[in-house]
Amino acid sequence: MAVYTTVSDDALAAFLSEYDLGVPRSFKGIAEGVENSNYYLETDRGRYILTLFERRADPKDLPYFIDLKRHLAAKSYPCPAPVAGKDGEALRKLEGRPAVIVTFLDGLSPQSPNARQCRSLGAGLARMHAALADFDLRRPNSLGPASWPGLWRGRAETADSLQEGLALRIRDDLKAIAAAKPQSLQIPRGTIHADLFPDNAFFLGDEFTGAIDFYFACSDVLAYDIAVCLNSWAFENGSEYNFSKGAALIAGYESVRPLEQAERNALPVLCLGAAMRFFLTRLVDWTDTPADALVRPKNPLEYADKLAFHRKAVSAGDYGA
Ligand SMILES: Nc1ncnc2c1ncn2[C@@H]1O[C@H](COP(=O)(O)OP(=O)(O)OP(=O)(O)O)[C@@H](O)[C@H]1O
Ligand SMILES: N[C@@H](CCO)C(=O)O
Repeated sequence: MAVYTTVSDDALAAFLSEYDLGVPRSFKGIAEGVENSNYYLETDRGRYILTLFERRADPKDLPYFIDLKRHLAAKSYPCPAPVAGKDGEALRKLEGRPAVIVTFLDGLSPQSPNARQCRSLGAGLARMHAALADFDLRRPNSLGPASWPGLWRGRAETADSLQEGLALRIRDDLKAIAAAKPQSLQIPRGTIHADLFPDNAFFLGDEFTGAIDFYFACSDVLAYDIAVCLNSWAFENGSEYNFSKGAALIAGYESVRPLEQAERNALPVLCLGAAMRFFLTRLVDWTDTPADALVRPKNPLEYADKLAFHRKAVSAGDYGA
């Protein structure tokens, strides 16, 4: 995560007095990520992450994210566990923002994942879907297709300034996705992570050891999570699809839950949609990020290039399924 909100010494001391976490030893802003403000907190009792929720997080969704992580943790799925204060509440306010403390997860995020890691990640994703199968809270995907025209409005000029002719291609993609009606697909649905990028997954060697950052989790088609992962794990140098990595990721997923034929058929449009979601949020961040925030905006063109790959894909075979 980035740091948009600075936490003063007094505010931190007052906040920590609500918990039973011992004496603070270290408190540092984390520059990685782009969505929320995140701090590393170490006390004499353990290591934690303190998150302050920023612009894209709707406060009314926060109990959903906390319950979801508790549900996963109760099933021994490796993910950060929310830490309750002395009053039993995990969610409170800091510097005027909703804030939570979660446990620190050990492991390394791969900079350039290999095919073995892709396979292990695919299996870890399917296990997550299985562990969430009886999670009964629902949250619509706030960054699904219905949100994209709003994100795109007024951005055509910025898109063209990044790459000549890009605005026209994006308009055509939005029309093609709308015509395919991905929201109405009759394929398995459930609770999905929706943002399981390499920087949100931890490994020990080639073995997936856990996932973080559930703040886009929602109710949607399960295969959309595979599409998000193919986009973020199986490309190299931005736009080159690595077939072996994609095939390994899908095979890993299917080692836990085999895909239905209808899910395979839907992969190209789901991959196009997932690339559109990340292109659009990155395009918005490219121009709207506050100049004084400790954050490195991510490059929207990486996803414009991935859109070009998905436009040409005709079947799941193009992804290695
Ligand atoms: N529970 C945790 N345990 C260990 N490290 C963590 C944890 N939560 C966050 N981090 C560290 O903070 C970084 C940023 O966190 P995170 O990915 O949640 O931020 P974000 O702003 O939501 O990012 P994104 O751009 O992926 O949406 C991670 O890459 C990781 O290094
Ligand atoms: N994982 C996203 C950020 C969260 O929306 C990206 O890389 O664009």
